[in-house]
Amino acid sequence: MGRLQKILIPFLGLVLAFCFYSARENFKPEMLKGKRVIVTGASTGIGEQMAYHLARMGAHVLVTARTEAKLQKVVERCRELGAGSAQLVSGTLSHHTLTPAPLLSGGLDMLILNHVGKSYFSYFDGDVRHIQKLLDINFLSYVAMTVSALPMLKQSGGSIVVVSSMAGKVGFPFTVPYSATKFALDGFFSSLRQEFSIQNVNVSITLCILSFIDTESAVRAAADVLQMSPAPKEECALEIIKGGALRQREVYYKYTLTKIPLLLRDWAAELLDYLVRQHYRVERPPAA
Ligand SMILES: NC(=O)C1=CN([C@@H]2O[C@H](COP(=O)(O)OP(=O)(O)OC[C@H]3O[C@@H](n4cnc5c(N)ncnc54)[C@H](OP(=O)(O)O)[C@@H]3O)[C@@H](O)[C@H]2O)C=CC1
Ligand SMILES: CC(C)CCC[C@@H](C)[C@H]1CC[C@H]2[C@@H]3C(=O)C=C4C[C@@H](O)CC[C@]4(C)[C@H]3CC[C@]12C
Repeated sequence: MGRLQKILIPFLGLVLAFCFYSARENFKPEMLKGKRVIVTGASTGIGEQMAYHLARMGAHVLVTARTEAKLQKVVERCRELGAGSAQLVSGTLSHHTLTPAPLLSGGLDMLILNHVGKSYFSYFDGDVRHIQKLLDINFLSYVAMTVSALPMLKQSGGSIVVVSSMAGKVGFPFTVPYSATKFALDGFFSSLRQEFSIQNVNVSITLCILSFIDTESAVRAAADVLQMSPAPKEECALEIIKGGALRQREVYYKYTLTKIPLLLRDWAAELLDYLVRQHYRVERPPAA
């Protein structure tokens, strides 16, 4: 091969890659206007902020969580912010859960699966029942809701947005039960996305890989131990909605604390493990 060709072929590749990425659609808030969206775990935290963004964009929102009083307030605020409509369904989510989409005038455009059950941020305590319970809330209910919403999402050419974590891609200390449930989501939804592609099912699946976010529950559990500042939940919520609307495969937030470390995961796993441990403030036993 001539020297010119050796330079030309990679150069053409770069130009094509640039064209492909820059031709991607940009996000516009109008994309959500009039869309029927369910947000689970929306009584507080990132879910609550997603409901407010969607309301400002003029979507029809249906929020779920266990605490009805908090959901009432979220619904009121959504109406003030300009939601097409705002409704709530309260109750605990498990493998029995059906998606309450018929409430949204018979259809559904986006299902945002975001809720998480309470866990602990500490060394694994050997409690197998807790893992079983957490899998039911954080994983099996996501599967059950997806299965029951699928006919409606196929009809609308809609989207499934799955809120996961860096702890669903990499093993971190103190998140053993939680991490197991988040890894399970990646396995299930990434396989399903492949099948949708083969079967020409026009339903997008967006998996969101989040770093430490400043929600009340996360800060309360981990701020004393983690040597890093949490990112703002409002911005995080908006990035998730944008990724879902643009039908992206994965969302990384914050980008520098997720995408970049993930580059190390397959090539220098031990280095990544070491760097992660440096962000933890833990009592170490004295050397023997
Ligand atoms: N905050 C962080 O640092 C990070 C968060 N994430 C992910 O982001 C998502 C949101 O996290 P965050 O906002 O911090 O969570 P929060 O703890 O603030 O909120 C959790 C929500 O889930 C609801 N919920 C809890 N248990 C149940 C249940 N059994 N059935 C139904 N709903 C339930 C809660 O309401 P109620 O108690 O009323 O039921 C609440 O609305 C999660 O998927 C989490 O894994 C990922 C990485 C980092
Ligand atoms: C490359 C690294 C520097 C990045 C490290 C990021 C680590 C430390 C981040 C990434 C995901 C984060 C956890 C998470 O997903 C959700 C929760 C639930 C909450 O109730 C308690 C806190 C907890 C466990 C977060 C703790 C901090 C984690 C492990």
